[in-house]
Amino acid sequence: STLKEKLLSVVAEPITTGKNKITVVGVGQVGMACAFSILTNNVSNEVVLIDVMADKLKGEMMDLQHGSSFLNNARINASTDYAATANSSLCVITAGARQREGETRLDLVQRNTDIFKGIIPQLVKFSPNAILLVVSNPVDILTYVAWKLSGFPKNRVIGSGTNLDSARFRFLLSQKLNVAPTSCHGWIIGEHGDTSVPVWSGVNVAGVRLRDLDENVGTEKDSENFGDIHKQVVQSAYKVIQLKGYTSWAIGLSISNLASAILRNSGQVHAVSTMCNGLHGISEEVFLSVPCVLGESGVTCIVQQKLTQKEQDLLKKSAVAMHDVQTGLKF
Ligand SMILES: NC(=O)c1ccc[n+]([C@@H]2O[C@H](COP(=O)([O-])OP(=O)(O)OC[C@H]3O[C@@H](n4cnc5c(N)ncnc54)[C@H](O)[C@@H]3O)[C@@H](O)[C@H]2O)c1
Ligand SMILES: O=C1N[C@](c2ccsc2)(c2cccc(Nc3ccc(F)cc3)n2)CC(O)=C1Sc1ccccc1Cl
Repeated sequence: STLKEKLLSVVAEPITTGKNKITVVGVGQVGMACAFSILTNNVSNEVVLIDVMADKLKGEMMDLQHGSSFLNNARINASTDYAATANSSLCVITAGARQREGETRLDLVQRNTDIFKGIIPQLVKFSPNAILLVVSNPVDILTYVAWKLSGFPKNRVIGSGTNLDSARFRFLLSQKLNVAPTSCHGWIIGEHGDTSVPVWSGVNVAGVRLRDLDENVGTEKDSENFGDIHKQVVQSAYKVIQLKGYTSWAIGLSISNLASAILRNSGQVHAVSTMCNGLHGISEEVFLSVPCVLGESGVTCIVQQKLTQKEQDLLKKSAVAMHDVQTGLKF
């Protein structure tokens, strides 16, 4: 008999029906920040990494595995074969091509759509009941692409959307007010990135709305220029790229927070990208961020915010622009 048989008497065969298995597709800067945050926040004890770059994939897997004893003995695996993703509860998609010099957004979207054609059907094949969480950009359009390619109901296909935008907004507001970011409440909705929409009417600390203290907050007439905070959300994204070439930690931590809300069936509300046709005057089949109640079935409810006409117009403008891109895509 082997040493192991001498050491261990078998009582029952181990079964892997873990309900918190997470697959991360794409082991680039964002994917690895997601995996690391998920593991260090104890969101999952079973993480599978997928990529097309076999050496990078194996290296990242080994490097994480070597830290297992500091990660609550989590099981970390990796493969270029999607069979390894079987029975995942959540699949985080960070795979994608980077925008090339002079490349138009539509070219990039088509390239990433082609990449998704090789990913989404494979994830669906091995985890037909999973939740898909899309991070790859342009995230709202690619969440729509993932929804179309997967055939999943809309509650199980979620985009990280303006979750990172909102987190940056709360951090910047906390700096201005000298109040902890978790106590600064503010929701950025709509299209992720340059054209996101800050809902100033809802910005509050302990339920005290800034607009109730000064009706000009967030407008051009505001002498204290709180509106600059949203501008800085966009500017800081470009600044981080200029300084370090990519973003990773904040998006990784925000994805880990979303994964925790979903897998713990928490009912937490997050600004994430969901199917918005029929909401706020939107009649296109587009994914935009609104406050969503998250649980193990994905998006369970959408909070019906009261939006100004200007805020609704901005959402509609994004919806039309994204719909135009979506109709030009070859699936
Ligand atoms: N939604 C957000 O808030 C947000 C924030 C930051 C970055 N992003 C986006 O996240 C994406 C990833 O960013 P990054 O910095 O990690 O890029 P990266 O280039 O470092 O990593 C991308 C990874 O995808 C892999 N990949 C490419 N094709 C693949 C395929 N067919 N199957 C599996 N893996 C594949 C590549 O091998 C690479 O490892 C980008 O689209 C970026 O714009 C989104
Ligand atoms: O923090 C980022 N970094 C990225 C990035 C990461 C690696 S290379 C570029 C970024 C930064 C700045 C612009 C930008 N634009 C973009 C638009 C469409 C795409 F398909 C891809 C990228 N993207 C990707 C991204 O989405 C973010 S959040 C972000 C971006 C712009 C405005 C506000 C926010 Cl909160």
